[in-house]
Amino acid sequence: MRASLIQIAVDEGESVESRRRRMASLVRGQAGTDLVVLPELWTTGAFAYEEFGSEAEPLEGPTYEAMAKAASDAGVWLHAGSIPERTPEGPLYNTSLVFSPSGDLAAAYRKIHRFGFDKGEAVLMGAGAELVTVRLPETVLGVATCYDLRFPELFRGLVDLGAEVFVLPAGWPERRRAHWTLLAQARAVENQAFVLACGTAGTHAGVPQAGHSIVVDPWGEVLAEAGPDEEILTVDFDPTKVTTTRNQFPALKDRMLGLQPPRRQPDR
Ligand SMILES: NC(=O)CCC(=O)C(=O)O
Repeated sequence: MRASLIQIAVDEGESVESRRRRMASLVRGQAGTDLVVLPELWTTGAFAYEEFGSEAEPLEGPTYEAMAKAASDAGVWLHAGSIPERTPEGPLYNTSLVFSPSGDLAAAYRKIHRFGFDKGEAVLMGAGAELVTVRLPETVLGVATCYDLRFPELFRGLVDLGAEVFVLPAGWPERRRAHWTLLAQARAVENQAFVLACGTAGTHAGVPQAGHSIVVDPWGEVLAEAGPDEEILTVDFDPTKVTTTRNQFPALKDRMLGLQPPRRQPDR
């Protein structure tokens, strides 16, 4: 399989509309690739909290329309990163969209772990509650977003649903780049799965972005890594390596489920 991760720069100097047009054209340029992956909240920037409300769009809004068309023009599976989704019920969600090569929506995933502790995304957006996988002809994708990378139980849940390739759009800051690389490799090794993690470049809301989109194989080896600037990272990988790795080193079979807390010791 060939995958391309489009690490776009999200800078305040460019309007959302211009970046949307530019992204559609970059996706159209990926014809011949099987799977294209975009970053988290690339219309606004993941840290541009003040833009979330004004730039939020319904699920089938302008980004959906532009990306559905770009996917079908290029004939690729497109993980279109995420949008700030406005819902009729009220809350915003950080929602990822996955399109098939015919431009149909194959899946939508609302980010489960919101970043910011008691501010930012954590208070402005609602939390998703459903794990999402997408069946491709060659493999099964497991979908997660940025801060989710820090929560291994989510990825185990995706493995239990059959995921072999984790696709993770992100807007990860330069300040914690070491965690990004380490956690991407950890999720790959512990789950014996591929990790395709696509971040942003540039600086928005005063937060320099890490870039360094990365593809890791089920043995934890880095197959490709971008630099800090805008870049399209293209990689060829063999999804059957997941089954081979899981058969040759069957650590997932040794999972001990349902561990109990320690029994209380009697007071002496
Ligand atoms: N957009 C995010 O989820 C940022 C996550 C992050 O900065 C971190 O986990 O560190």
